[in-house]
Amino acid sequence: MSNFVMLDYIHETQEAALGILEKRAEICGEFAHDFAAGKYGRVLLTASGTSYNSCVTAKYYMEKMLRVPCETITSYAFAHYDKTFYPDTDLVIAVTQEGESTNTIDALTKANSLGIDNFVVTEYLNNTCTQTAKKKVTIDCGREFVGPKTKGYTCTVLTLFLMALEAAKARGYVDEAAYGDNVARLGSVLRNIDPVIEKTKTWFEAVREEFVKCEKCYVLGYGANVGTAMEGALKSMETVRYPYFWFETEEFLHGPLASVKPDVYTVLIAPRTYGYERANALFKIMHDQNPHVYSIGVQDGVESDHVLDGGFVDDEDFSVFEYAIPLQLLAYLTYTARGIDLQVRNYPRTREALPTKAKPLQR
Ligand SMILES: O=P(O)(O)OC[C@H]1O[C@](O)(CO)[C@@H](O)[C@@H]1O
Repeated sequence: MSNFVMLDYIHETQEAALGILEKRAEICGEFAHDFAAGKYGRVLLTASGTSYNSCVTAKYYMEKMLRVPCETITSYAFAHYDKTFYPDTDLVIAVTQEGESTNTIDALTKANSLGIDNFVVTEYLNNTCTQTAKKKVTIDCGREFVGPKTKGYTCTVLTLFLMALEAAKARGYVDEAAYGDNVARLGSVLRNIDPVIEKTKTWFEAVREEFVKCEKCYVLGYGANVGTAMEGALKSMETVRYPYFWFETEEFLHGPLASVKPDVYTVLIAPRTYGYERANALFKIMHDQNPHVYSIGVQDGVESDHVLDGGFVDDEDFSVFEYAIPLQLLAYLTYTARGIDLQVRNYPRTREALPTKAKPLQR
């Protein structure tokens, strides 16, 4: 397993995610019980890197289920920025796959010092964050021994969604029927991950030659898929090692659009849900004028190799679980096509000059 590459973990995602869905009551029980006690008026989601992007993706569904504001804040800002806290009614959820990110440890330490209730959402290991946090929820997907996390991202987002769903059930915000409907819809979307993987691989063959030349890219999405765009851009920055950046699609129209020179690639995340009509209009108008515009998701009225029809379920709440997959694969397939060796680090001395982990990766 330690020889696994990013692609192997992408392939493990569906099974791991369905396992988490199955065990949701056990995994999220303590959190649901505590939340149902009714004390919390705000949730603060704090994390770094991919774990932070998971929080951005999960926050809207969490707000819908928990009926309180769920704010995202990077671990460093939480630990050091002078924000207003409400220790009696705030709940901190720190998210960290490996549990050794120094800023997340600092954030939990600060939550403790302020007397704010906190949970850490992390993998199995007894890591520094589990030792610091008051309580823990496990990301029950096994380990991931590569830098660019994929399975862990999807399973972290899923764990956050299920914490919220289980808490909503315990609090009486969703009845049995609504709960069952959410679980069934989630199951349909998660069972579509493997088919999406295969469709994306086939699609990539058509765009491979173009993508290996990509050196600047914007990834755009709406709503919860802004988190997907952030994570998709991060995956390619970590692996392809060129600037990939993300925008909410509407914010992209407020200035960044002007910077789309002929060599800039644009990837739209376009589920047939929230924002679809605007994404469709934007794709059509840009595709006519720029050679490097792509869509993850069908585009009405357009027949083009640049459109990935992934056979998506397009569930209004759960599309984030399908649309992250093509972006993860795009990163993997592009960096391997370019022959990039991830073992050769850029700026290796920064690790020592600015440590970000309390302990090296435990195996
Ligand atoms: O989720 P964790 O373990 O806190 O890690 C945060 C980030 O740090 C890294 O391990 C490296 O910077 C990323 O892969 C990860 O997204």
